[in-house]
Amino acid sequence: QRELLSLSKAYEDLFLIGAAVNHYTIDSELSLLEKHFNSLTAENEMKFEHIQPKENQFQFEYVDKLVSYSERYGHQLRGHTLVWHNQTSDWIFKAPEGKEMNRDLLLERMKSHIMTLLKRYKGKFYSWDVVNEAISDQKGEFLRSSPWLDIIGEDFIDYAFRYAHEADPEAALFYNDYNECDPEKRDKIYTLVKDMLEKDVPIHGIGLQAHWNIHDPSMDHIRAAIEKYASLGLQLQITEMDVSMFQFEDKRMDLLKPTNEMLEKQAERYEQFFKLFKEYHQHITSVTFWGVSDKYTWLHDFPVRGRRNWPFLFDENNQTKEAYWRVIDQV
Ligand SMILES: Oc1ccccc1CN[C@@H]1C=C[C@@H](O)[C@H](O)[C@H]1O
Repeated sequence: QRELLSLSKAYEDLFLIGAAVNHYTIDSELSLLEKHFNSLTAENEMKFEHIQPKENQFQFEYVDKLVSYSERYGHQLRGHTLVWHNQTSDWIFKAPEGKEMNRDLLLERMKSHIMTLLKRYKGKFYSWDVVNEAISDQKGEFLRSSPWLDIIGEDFIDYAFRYAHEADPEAALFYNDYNECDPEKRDKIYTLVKDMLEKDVPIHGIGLQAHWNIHDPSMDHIRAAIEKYASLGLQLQITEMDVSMFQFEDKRMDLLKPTNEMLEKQAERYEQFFKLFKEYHQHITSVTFWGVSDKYTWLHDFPVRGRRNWPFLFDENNQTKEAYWRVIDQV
């Protein structure tokens, strides 16, 4: 039985190793979190609907808990996420009684949310996913339609970054998205960020969610995306990594545990991913998993509700999987 090495220690000269947590898993997974990770992200509890469920009613309890744990156990913190079309309170897009919703009112509400959250935790979050998933997956469509876009206009993105920078000038501000290695979407993300840089919008990095699987995306597409984003001279962070045992279109529900060939394939893919991250470590400043162990992952309900998945380096009993050893052996 080989000695269990710390992931974050093994990679400490390359980039931070992060995990997504919630107020429960930060306790239940504490031993793994303390040993293997030096960055934390709130999986859901810092999204708009959790922070400001009603206008001017803020909920900070779980953020305060995350901050106190991070200070006690030595984790840096990523903030996720300020402006997104999902998990956002409905009230923000509704006009007050008898009035029309308009651009200025929504900008004011966006500013209040960002200022309140970032000023309260000023200096405690090394990076923020300021805008999440604004680029469209549809051929020929640049920005995805959302109330943010429809009510404010295309510059809602610029405003979000400017408000965040004003609130916490120290934080590295990220644009975050998924399917980020698909050539068409990659080129749109690149164009969006390049245009922002040309307008002197304070953006410091691109977040690659990296919701990948054991079949795709190809290493060529991943390398090409890292190269293209890195050419903008910004930080890159892998922000939500998990490696699903199923391709997105595969809705099979018959498996109660992964097959041996799935586990071997997953180990191979993780080895290739971390070999590539290491090659580009001058550009990559953190790699965060969207969870800790196979016990809990959003993939148990997405895209197929109630279908188990096994995407991480640690299994449902917090034991190391072959993938863990192949990642550790990269350094
Ligand atoms: O992979 C996807 C496919 C379709 C929509 C969204 C996504 C990813 N969307 C992510 C996943 C889980 C959430 O907890 C994160 O906040 C979100 O950024």
